[in-house]
Amino acid sequence: MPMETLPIIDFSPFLLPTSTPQERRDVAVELDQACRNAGFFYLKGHGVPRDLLDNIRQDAIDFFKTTSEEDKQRLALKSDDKARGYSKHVDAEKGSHEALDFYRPVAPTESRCGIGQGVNQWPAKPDTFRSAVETYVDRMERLGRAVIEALALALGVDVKLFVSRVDKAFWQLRTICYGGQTSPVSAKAGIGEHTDFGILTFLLADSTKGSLQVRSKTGEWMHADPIEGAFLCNLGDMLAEWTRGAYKSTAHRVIHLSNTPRVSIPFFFDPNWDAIIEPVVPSGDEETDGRYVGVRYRDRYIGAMEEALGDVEALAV
Ligand SMILES: N=C(N)NCCCC[C@H](N)C(=O)O
Ligand SMILES: O=C(O)CCC(=O)C(=O)O
Ligand SMILES: [Fe+2]
Repeated sequence: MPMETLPIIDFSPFLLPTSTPQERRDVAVELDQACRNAGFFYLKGHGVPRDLLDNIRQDAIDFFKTTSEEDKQRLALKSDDKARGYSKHVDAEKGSHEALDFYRPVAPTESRCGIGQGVNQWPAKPDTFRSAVETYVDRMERLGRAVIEALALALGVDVKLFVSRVDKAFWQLRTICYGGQTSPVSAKAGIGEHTDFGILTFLLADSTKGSLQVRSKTGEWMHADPIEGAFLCNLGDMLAEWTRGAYKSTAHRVIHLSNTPRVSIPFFFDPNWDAIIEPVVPSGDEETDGRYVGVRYRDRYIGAMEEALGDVEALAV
């Protein structure tokens, strides 16, 4: 592994009402540079109170540690929605993990295909889990919008345009557990190489080191270990689409070798369900022009989910 390190960005000057326009711009430029280069960065000074991070992390750890197989199966993904609830992903090659997923609730409408349509399934225990998730998500949505505003500033794009694509963000909060006793036996723990398909991912994880790896610009894998109190952020495909590839959606994977479980909690800040994401920056060269022609987020989401559901064991009806 190379000794390269990922940038650490202090976002607080962007959030403070007392900051000057220049101070805000400086943070925006720093973010812009990280998005063009590493495609991954640590975000500190994000304003999300420490107790919210601690609460959701502890509840997620407790859920995976104490919930019986039977109770997990009661929360299994429903066959229409296929998104909200408990799932076990078993892939002997890429790695296995279990997850409990929450999303922005969406009322069923006729124009909607089943995938992604439904309401969250809340575990009975820990009994603080639901409020921890709801409080956390509320703050994370605010943070997501603020980072989008900063990127709009750096890119010279109308802030209102960017914000209009995320003001009802189809967020996903995933709690994941790798390895440990609950892990599906005979399969290694992890998640295969992929890019995230949304806009921005804010990762909160336990203190386990050496499991998450990101692909650097030069193609080598490097560890992205947690920094306490900071989020590890990576860019999704929608941000690459918006910027015609100027911002990279960076590949990453998890190889979890320890017998002690690892719990991680990515918050996926994605566009509105119906948003069309079209390039907002001038075209660079003919080669990339053809690749970035605009996408409807929900089409990308449904396609990605159909692919991901291939390794899910036992879907509830
Ligand atoms: N919302 C976004 N961007 N999610 C990206 C990861 C989705 C993980 C996995 N395919 C799943 O089944 O949920
Ligand atoms: O668990 C992690 O650290 C990363 C998970 C991830 O990449 C994902 O769920 O998309
Ligand atoms: Fe990911």
